Amino acid sequence: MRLVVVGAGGRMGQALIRAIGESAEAVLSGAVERQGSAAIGRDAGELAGVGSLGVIVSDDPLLVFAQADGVLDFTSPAATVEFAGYAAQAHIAHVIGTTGCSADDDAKILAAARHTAIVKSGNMSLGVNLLAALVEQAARALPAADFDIEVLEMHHRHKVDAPSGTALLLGDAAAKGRAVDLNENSVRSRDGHTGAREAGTIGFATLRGGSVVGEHSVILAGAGERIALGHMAEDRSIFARGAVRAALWARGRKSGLYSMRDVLGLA
Ligand SMILES: NC(=O)C1=CN([C@@H]2O[C@H](COP(=O)(O)OP(=O)(O)OC[C@H]3O[C@@H](n4cnc5c(N)ncnc54)[C@H](OP(=O)(O)O)[C@@H]3O)[C@@H](O)[C@H]2O)C=CC1
Ligand SMILES: O=C(O)C1=N[C@H](C(=O)O)C[C@H](O)C1
Repeated sequence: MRLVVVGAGGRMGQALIRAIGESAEAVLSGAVERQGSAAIGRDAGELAGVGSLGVIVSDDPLLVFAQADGVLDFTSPAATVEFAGYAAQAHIAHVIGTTGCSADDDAKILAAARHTAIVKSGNMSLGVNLLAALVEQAARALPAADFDIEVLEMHHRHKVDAPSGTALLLGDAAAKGRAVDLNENSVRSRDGHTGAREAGTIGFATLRGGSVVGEHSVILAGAGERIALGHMAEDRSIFARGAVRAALWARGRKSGLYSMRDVLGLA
């Protein structure tokens, strides 16, 4: 499968180029960065530290998408919405790892999914998606009146969105287990005289610092006991390998918006 990496010069872009190189079923056919980026014109393999691959980083996504079967996209919400339009036009699979998308961005991505297969997830690792299934099960089993759910996350100092996409994915899994809507039941931050905790809410706490790749815990706190479920990402290759797997799964699949749990059979 011929894959394009957009945001090729980024932390995940470089990890994706390496992961494609390690796959027996995928080949890097193109790499894209934004206009004016210092990466334009460089060899994508050199950029990712794996030696020359003969793929030159371009600022023309339409041209590059026309010669590919799929695109791996870990960029920014605005860029992802633009790439979703181009991937739909080219009828190629679009794997989206970008987090921090607004409801309006998500509506545009859903519209693009009428024309091609899109896999979008706040976390592409096997471990986190298994964790989400476990969180859903725990939230279903434990009464909301007795157990308070809190989602904690820590990431590196460069991360620009909060809570993380993974924290929201885990919150969503907890809400699904409780058969409630996350948006109507979440507390995204606390400060000052907040009053006592409201039963049934799902709380979020965000830490940022250093080089932490990604750490998440979901705590279900009852009277006299606590259950803690968690995941620690030690290397970005876990997300990159998941993204390549998602692209291979999406190839030739009917148009629609899919999740990583669909890809892994954990839905
Ligand atoms: N779902 C998952 O499993 C994971 C998701 N992520 C998410 O992926 C995203 C990227 O993370 P990370 O790699 O750390 O961030 P980086 O900032 O390192 O990389 C993003 C890259 O995208 C580039 N970019 C932005 N806009 C465009 C554009 N219009 N055209 C081409 N390239 C563009 C940036 O260029 P420039 O620097 O010039 O702006 C940059 O090189 C984040 O939303 C993050 O949360 C991260 C890890 C795992
Ligand atoms: O920005 C990151 O780095 C990560 N982003 C994703 C998120 O927002 O959850 C996934 C991973 O935790 C790393």
